Amino acid sequence: MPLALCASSHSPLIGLHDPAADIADEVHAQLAGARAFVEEFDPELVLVFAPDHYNGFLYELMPSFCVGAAATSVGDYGLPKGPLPVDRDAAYALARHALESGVDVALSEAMQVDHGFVQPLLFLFGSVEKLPPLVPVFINCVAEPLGPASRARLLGEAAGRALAESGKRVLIVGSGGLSHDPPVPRMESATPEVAERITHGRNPTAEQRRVRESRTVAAAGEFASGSTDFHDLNPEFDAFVLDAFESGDTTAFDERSTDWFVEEGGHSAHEIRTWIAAYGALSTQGDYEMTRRYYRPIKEWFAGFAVTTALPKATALPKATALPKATALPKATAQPKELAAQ
Ligand SMILES: O=C(O)CCC(=O)/C=C/C=C(\O)C(=O)O
Ligand SMILES: [Fe+2]
Repeated sequence: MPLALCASSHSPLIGLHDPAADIADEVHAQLAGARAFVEEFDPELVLVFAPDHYNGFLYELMPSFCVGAAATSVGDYGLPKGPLPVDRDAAYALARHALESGVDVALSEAMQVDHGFVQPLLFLFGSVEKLPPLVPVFINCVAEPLGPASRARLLGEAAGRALAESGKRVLIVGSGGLSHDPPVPRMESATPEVAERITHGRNPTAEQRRVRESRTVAAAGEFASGSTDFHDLNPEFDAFVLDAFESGDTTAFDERSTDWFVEEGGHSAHEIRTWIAAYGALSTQGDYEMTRRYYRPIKEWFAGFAVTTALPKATALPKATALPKATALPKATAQPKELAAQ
């Protein structure tokens, strides 16, 4: 079965709180390169592993993993709002296979997703209208307690095996990471108001969303100006993570505790679980080759920002080189606000 992978960081601050233009251009050129890779592969199905940030999954009922048989973007941080094109049969097949493999995924017929899913898809496909059929798979990366990271690998491997049966060209997307610690609330330290929001606060008003999002932008400003109230980015840790994926060692995190991720990379480093699942899925088809590896710590985006692509070794193309800046994509905030009817 033809498979290809793109794993990338996301940041809701892209386009809202940018670093110097040459740095932002460099990242957009890398994302444009990943998009060219995807265009050449021409996927018939896209498997997306992504987290949520208390928009679609709240403490009212928090699964470790959830497969979406239907999904809607909540439209946070200026991204498009509305239904996404989900391949329902493929989603059920994946859920069945995962459950039979002993991975207890939840299933949703009405999954709400946020920038964690939508932003990388827009970078890779340009607009919601151009998205191929998707299978969105949520991985809890923020709401403690979290299970061991090895479970994300097992989930990814089950998904990879399930999609092997589809016979389609499948793009695997991992969205998140690497070291970063933006102000995503934690139940342990939440005020009663925040605890209520992360338990029952689905579908905030436009004004509530604006207040939340402007707080994130303000916090990024403080972090970039040198505030030490946040866990710093950790390029050495991020290099270790990227080396593991590049070497094909998808089990590298099996013995690492959840505390290790936080100590090394901050709370949102748990988003690396989406990469573990994505590379785990790819690894089911044999050895792979990382064909693109880009990394830069960017405080304005609260992110150790990375973009990678990979192919099974049998189909690997020559390594990608950086594309000229002129090929950079429009920024995420330039996307239309409402989606066309699906
Ligand atoms: O409620 C909010 O908006 C909290 C802030 C938030 O969700 C930040 C998210 C940041 C990322 O997704 C990231 O850097 O990975
Ligand atoms: Fe995130």
